[in-house]
Amino acid sequence: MRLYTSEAMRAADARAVGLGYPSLLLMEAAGRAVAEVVARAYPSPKIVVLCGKGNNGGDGLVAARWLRLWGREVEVYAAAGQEGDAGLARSALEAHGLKIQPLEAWAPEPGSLLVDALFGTGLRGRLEGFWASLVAQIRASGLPTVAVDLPSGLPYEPHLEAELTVALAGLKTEHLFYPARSACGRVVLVPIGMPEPALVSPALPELLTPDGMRRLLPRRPGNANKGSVGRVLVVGGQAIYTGAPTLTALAAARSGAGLVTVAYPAGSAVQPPLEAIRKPLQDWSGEGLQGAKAEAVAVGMGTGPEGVAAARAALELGLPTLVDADALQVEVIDAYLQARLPTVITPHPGEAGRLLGRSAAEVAQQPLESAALLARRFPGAAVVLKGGPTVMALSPVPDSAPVLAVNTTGNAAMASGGMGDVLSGIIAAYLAAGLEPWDAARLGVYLHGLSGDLIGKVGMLAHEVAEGLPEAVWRLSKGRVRGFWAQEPEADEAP
Ligand SMILES: NC(=O)C1=CN([C@@H]2O[C@H](COP(=O)(O)OP(=O)(O)OC[C@H]3O[C@@H](n4cnc5c(N)ncnc54)[C@H](OP(=O)(O)O)[C@@H]3O)[C@@H](O)[C@H]2O)[C@@H](O)CC1
Ligand SMILES: Nc1ncnc2c1ncn2[C@@H]1O[C@H](COP(=O)(O)OP(=O)(O)O)[C@@H](O)[C@H]1O
Ligand SMILES: [K+]
Repeated sequence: MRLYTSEAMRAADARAVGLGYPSLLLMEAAGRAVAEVVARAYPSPKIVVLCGKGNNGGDGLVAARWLRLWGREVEVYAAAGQEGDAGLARSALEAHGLKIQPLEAWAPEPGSLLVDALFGTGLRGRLEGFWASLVAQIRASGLPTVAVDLPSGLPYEPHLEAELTVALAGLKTEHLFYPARSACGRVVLVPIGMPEPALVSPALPELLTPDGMRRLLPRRPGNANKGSVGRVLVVGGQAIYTGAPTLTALAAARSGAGLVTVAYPAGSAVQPPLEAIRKPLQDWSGEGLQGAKAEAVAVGMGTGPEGVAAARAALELGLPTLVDADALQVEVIDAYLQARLPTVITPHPGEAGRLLGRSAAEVAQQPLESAALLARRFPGAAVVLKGGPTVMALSPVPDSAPVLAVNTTGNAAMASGGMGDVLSGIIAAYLAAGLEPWDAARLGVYLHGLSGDLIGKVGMLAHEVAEGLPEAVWRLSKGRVRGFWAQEPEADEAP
């Protein structure tokens, strides 16, 4: 599944038409799907559909027709001047005897449900004048609003705030990234019959889906032993950051690593999990790490200023490595790539900013662009730019266009210390199990967020997310995970 910008979705629309798929069929499917979602989610109130002049308005006119046919009380207010498909949708509705009133005549009616079909992907620039005051009036009414495709006005200010957004054909950046995502409320994605070749474009970011991630889960044969399923070496810790490597080790073990070893400065108070092998080191020279039983390394958690020394020591092992936190320095990553080691880097916006010479705020505002920049700067490394949502990027060879992926799990309750250390352990475990860096990174990020979603409460702790990993993996493997865009199943399926 791909993530679209408005332009990319318009291009998909054009490709569908180019393939011979009539655009009116798309509008009919879109409008009917909106009507079905509305009818299910709001079984009783009067429905007021507000329609713009373009195809978003056309979808609203189709939805109004079906809701009316299903016996719902419907009022429609529309801008004048629909043409093309939207014009046909208007006359089809009028043929059923429904009188369409001018938008200017709309006034809030308590108890009604609003369907926002004013603007979708065709909006160019911010709303002003009449449209801005209409948006203000709708928002002030406090009436529950269902947005068709996008809350009108996004991605600019002002815009409507929806309780529910019915995304058509594909998810758009506004449905995933903040602050726009907050205006969408619950998002339900509906297919509208768009031909697959029109939808797929390799340049668009991949969205991590339950089906796609399930296929990446390593299979564990019945005769597995602790030496055959991937062993992880965690290299980190320092006087005051004693918890970080412990959380990484715990998460690696909870992700199925057969054996976890924690190497940390002797004399520091690092307390590896009971099940881990301890490797207290006198210094970061590298000799102490030799002989560690591992197929992958996670380095940098809680090392403080010793991050570079720790990473250089770990480099000597020649193993697939996850580089995190204090080890995330340009010279370290370059050294790993020069050594041609499979490498995953997991910066948060602050660390990414340091690597790119930008501020953390700039990185956080442009996560897709920033992840792509990191991938170009460090070709061959799988880049995990952490955030809500996390974005991943990889330029397989120098100067190649990065492939991008966006996570669809995780929540704001995960904004708490140590969560990143847990992620490192998960990804390292999948590296050790033999996954390529790009697969280990995507699967690890997805499961980390899924475990956080299964807890789902503010106040959750990083170690609880690690403890929840076996359940997350089990649910994923059994097909018991649904994307956030899936409609809730209901006993009464009929509209
Ligand atoms: N993608 C798909 O596969 C399918 C997409 N479908 C649907 O089509 C939607 C996209 O439809 P769209 O392209 O007609 O654009 P839309 O959002 O209705 O807005 C256009 C109108 O806005 C106006 N306008 C623009 N900017 C403005 C401003 N700043 N301030 C004021 N006005 C402004 C512009 O005016 P104009 O510039 O033309 O004078 C025009 O009247 C999409 O979201 C989905 O719902 C489905 O039907 C089927 C398949
Ligand atoms: N609002 C959020 N939505 C989704 N995930 C989040 C959110 N806030 C934090 N996370 C996740 O929690 C982790 C935090 O990592 P990081 O900042 O490195 O934490 P720490 O340094 O404390 O270990 C990342 O994986 C990030 O994606
Ligand atoms: K809309």
